[in-house]
Amino acid sequence: MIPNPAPATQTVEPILSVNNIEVIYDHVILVLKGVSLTVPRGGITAILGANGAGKTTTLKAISNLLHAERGEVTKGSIVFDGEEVQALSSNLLVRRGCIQVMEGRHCFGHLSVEDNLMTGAFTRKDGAAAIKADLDLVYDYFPRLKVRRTSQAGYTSGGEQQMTAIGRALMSRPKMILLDEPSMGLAPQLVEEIFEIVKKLNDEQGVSFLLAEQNTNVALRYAKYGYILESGRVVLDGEAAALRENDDVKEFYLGVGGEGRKSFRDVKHYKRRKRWLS
Ligand SMILES: Nc1ncnc2c1ncn2[C@@H]1O[C@H](COP(=O)(O)OP(=O)(O)OP(=O)(O)O)[C@@H](O)[C@H]1O
Repeated sequence: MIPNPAPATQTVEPILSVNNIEVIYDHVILVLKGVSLTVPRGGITAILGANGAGKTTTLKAISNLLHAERGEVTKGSIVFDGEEVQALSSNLLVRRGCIQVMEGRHCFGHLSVEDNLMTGAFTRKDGAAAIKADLDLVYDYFPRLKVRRTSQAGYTSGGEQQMTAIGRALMSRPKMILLDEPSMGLAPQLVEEIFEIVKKLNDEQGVSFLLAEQNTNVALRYAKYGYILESGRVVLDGEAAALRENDDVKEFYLGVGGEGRKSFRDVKHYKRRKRWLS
């Protein structure tokens, strides 16, 4: 089974700390300008921010997936489970227990749902019985996937593909999942369904999550702590409950408050005139 450490509320020992990292693409484009964050063991932490703020870049820096895009971490350090991991390949990082679910799911469309899930176990050496037990566990959490297990993944719905991508990550027995925009393109009810499963996995299996989301509302209801990124910098961080009540967060990211500027469109309009936290 997937490791099951103590619940989040009982420990705050970080499973992940990102310390003042800088990321540069193509040797010249400075995208992350000193980002620091921590994820407590057994916690759910959110990275929030608008399009292009640097959320995906942060996740890819952690999971060492930047090289494929001519990006590199040029400063700072990343410590996962007590070990500096910048020099580890993403493959080795998966073996250490940290895996990323990429934005857009990236299922193998021509493979069945079950074969997709099985590809998540490719780093494992603990035998077929243990892998089968975890496959059953994934089906317990995602009953829809059991029903659809022989379907070609490319013909399943967006929500089912997101579930397949998370299930595939679970098959590597992770201690931590980096989840990039799980809500993207999904109907609100499905978004809730997926976040409920994330919460259950966190509560029952002790999997820690770092999730990048533009959907601030849903992310701050499920995460315990949040970091708000703008232009490659953390501009605000705090307990999720406090962020939900923060006037600037309400105004810019939740689309409420601020002298009658109620719609997201109005907030965006207003944002052009007022510099965020200047
Ligand atoms: N391979 C790349 N080469 C050059 N610039 C890049 C590359 N990938 C991302 N960027 C730039 O880095 C910045 C941060 O992008 P990133 O994808 O991390 O943001 P994001 O917050 O995840 O946004 P989104 O929600 O749209 O995915 C953007 O300005 C983007 O144009």
